[in-house]
Amino acid sequence: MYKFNTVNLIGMPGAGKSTVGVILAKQTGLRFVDTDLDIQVRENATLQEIVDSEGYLRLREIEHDVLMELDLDHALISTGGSVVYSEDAMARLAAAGPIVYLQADLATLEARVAAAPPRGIASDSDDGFAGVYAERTPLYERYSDITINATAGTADQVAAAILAQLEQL
Ligand SMILES: Nc1ncnc2c1ncn2[C@@H]1O[C@H](COP(=O)(O)OP(=O)(O)O)[C@@H](O)[C@H]1O
Ligand SMILES: O=C(O)C1=C[C@@H](OP(=O)(O)O)[C@@H](O)[C@H](O)C1
Ligand SMILES: [Mg+2]
Repeated sequence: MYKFNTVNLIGMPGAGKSTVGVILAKQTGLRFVDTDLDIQVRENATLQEIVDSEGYLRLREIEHDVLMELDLDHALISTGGSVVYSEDAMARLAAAGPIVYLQADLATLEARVAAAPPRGIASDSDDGFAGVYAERTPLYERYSDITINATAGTADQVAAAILAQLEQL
């Protein structure tokens, strides 16, 4: 049995929350939950389709609702990057277990997101992805119990660094 019943990953799109989350779930025995996938199943639409048809603010509302109802027991939670806009959702996650911030530099995040299939970003910053990064960085910092460098290293190495830091808590 792993020392935490719930572990939460937060950070910008492209930080590796989903990729690293699966690795961590395998290594801890926790149940893997990707809230983006729960949103898609619940809405019977992809995130991109939700943003295109209903707008990014609606996606944030749906994300909030999913987070407030989510079974957090025995779970490794990979959140979507916009979860930090919901104070209630963050309070609920924080009460369940440590919040791990996967921090990466802007250039790395942009390159990863550009290389992956399109995902709707739940923001409308005039300054594009850099504006979203600037707007959210203080939120990720505010809510995190530990911060992990997710720029350098493979996903396996990032997962190992997270486990090592969690042992220190
Ligand atoms: N440590 C890493 N090194 C290199 N590429 C990575 C790393 N972590 C994730 N990626 C890649 O970056 C992209 C975004 O990863 P993903 O796990 O979807 O991030 P998030 O869920 O935080 O948006 C994917 O193509 C993934 O393979
Ligand atoms: O940060 C965002 O605004 C979003 C990030 C996505 O998840 P990832 O952070 O897993 O890419 C997904 O929730 C949605 O497309 C909105
Ligand atoms: Mg993800």
